[in-house]
Amino acid sequence: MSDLLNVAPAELVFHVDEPRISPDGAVIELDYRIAHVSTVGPVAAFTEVVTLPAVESPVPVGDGFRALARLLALAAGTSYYKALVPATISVAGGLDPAERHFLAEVVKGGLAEFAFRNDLPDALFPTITAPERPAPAAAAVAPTHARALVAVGGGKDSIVTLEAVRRMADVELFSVNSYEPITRTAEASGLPIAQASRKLDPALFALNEAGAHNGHVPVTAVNSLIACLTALRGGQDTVVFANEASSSYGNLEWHGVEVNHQWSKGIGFEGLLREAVSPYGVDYVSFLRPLTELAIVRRFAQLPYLDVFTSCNRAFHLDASRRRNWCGECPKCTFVFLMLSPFVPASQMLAIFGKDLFADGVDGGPLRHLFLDLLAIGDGHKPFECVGEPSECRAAYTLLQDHPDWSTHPFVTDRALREAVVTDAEVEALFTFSDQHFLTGALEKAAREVL
Ligand SMILES: CC(=O)N[C@H]1[C@@H](OP(=O)(O)OP(=O)(O)OC[C@H]2O[C@@H](n3ccc(=O)[nH]c3=O)[C@H](O)[C@@H]2O)O[C@H](CO)[C@@H](O)[C@@H]1O[C@H](C)C(=O)N[C@@H](C)C(=O)N[C@@H](CCC(=O)O)C(=O)O
Ligand SMILES: Nc1ncnc2c1ncn2[C@@H]1O[C@H](COP(=O)(O)OP(=O)(O)OP(=O)(O)O)[C@@H](O)[C@H]1O
Repeated sequence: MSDLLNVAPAELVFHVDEPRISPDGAVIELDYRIAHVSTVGPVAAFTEVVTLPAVESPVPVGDGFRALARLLALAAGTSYYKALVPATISVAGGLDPAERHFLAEVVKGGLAEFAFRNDLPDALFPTITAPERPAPAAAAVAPTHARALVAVGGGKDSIVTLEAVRRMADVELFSVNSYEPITRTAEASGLPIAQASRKLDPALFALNEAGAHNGHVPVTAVNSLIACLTALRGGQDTVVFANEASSSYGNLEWHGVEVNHQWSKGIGFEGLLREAVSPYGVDYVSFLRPLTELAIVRRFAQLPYLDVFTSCNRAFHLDASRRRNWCGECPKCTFVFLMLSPFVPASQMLAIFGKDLFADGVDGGPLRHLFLDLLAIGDGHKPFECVGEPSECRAAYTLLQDHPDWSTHPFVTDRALREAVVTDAEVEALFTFSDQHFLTGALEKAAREVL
């Protein structure tokens, strides 16, 4: 295995094979091979297995389902491609123009953080070889939005979304794999949940152990496509995600590429996927797109899920023994503590997090550097996590200045952080509805009501 790691990327080809779909569409096997350019046999082979939730009367597998499975194969392939970053990606089954564009963008945008951290700029621009496939015809039927599949991640964003969308549509929740915060959310909502499963090939973990390249992948792209396949099979025409405005903004620029940890949550990816799946009658949309994190958390604080949710990503490791509810030390915990504090009583904040994270944010405290990066003080950059913009963090910090529970806290009165305090008008500007979104009709009306 470790010999493989010494082969130059230019001598390797990453093959994406045609997905194998069970006759009823319930199981999709995604096959990948890495081969030497000059030999026929693979030097490594992987199969990822996706099992869709059971449905009483599944829609028979057709061209649309097969096309979405091909898109899924392209997005999920990033997990295996990243291990050895072959210079060529080959899709023998062919690509239509939209699929070719999708693949190039998913590699460039979805692996930008990985490439930056591993200093592998060439990994973002592989040569793509694939015969041309004809483009599909556009869908004849407009989506009704009457039956929506709403993705749940166990955090605040999907909770705000499911509570709003259930008022205007027949909602079924959806998750990829099962995690405690997701199950708790579904139980608290009383809504049914459809759970798919995704099993990565263990050969990838062996490669990781041997020292292969590793890093972030566009996991929301993968989850979104599994949701679209689930909707198509279940006869739902609307897939709702909960990606907010700030996820479209990157962490930094590098080699002419914007590096964004949340790339597949951004509006660019949303547009790309909408275009790719709409010909098959699926409307994929992000409900929180026009809203800031600040507006979302203000709404979230009014909902009865404070003892249910978890936003800390350490609750979502594949290996269950590594999971923790709120770790209290990562950028996401730091960010959520800052954003929620203006809207939730201090005693409840301490009960949720098990400690006062602002106490760790004072000068010399273990979270000081994270707070500084979030507030854009100093020369750091936005952390590589699902966190909001400095303007949102500064507005939350400003709201604490007059907050009865926090105004005398040393973190809030810290003179070195004064530059983070903004004007009332700047805070107010974050409670407006942006025009950057793909929502229409009743979905747009429901999103406006979140404010
Ligand atoms: C839970 C977590 O944060 N994982 C990130 C972490 O991975 P780690 O190795 O610590 O643990 P596992 O997630 O269990 O993964 C084990 C290895 O498996 C490979 N892998 C996993 C999932 C996958 O889809 N593809 C894979 O190849 C990989 O080799 C893992 O090492 O660090 C990784 C970076 O080194 C991250 O890529 C892991 O992130 C997961 C893919 C993940 O699910 N993360 C979400 C919680 C997450 O970050 N969501 C974003 C959404 C952004 C987006 O563009 O989609 C967010 O909240 O901002
Ligand atoms: N395992 C999963 N299965 C399906 N969808 C998921 C899963 N994890 C996250 N998502 C979805 O991906 C999107 C981005 O996830 P994200 O973690 O930002 O949202 P969240 O968990 O609702 O909120 P928070 O920001 O508090 O973590 C959301 O729409 C969420 O529902």
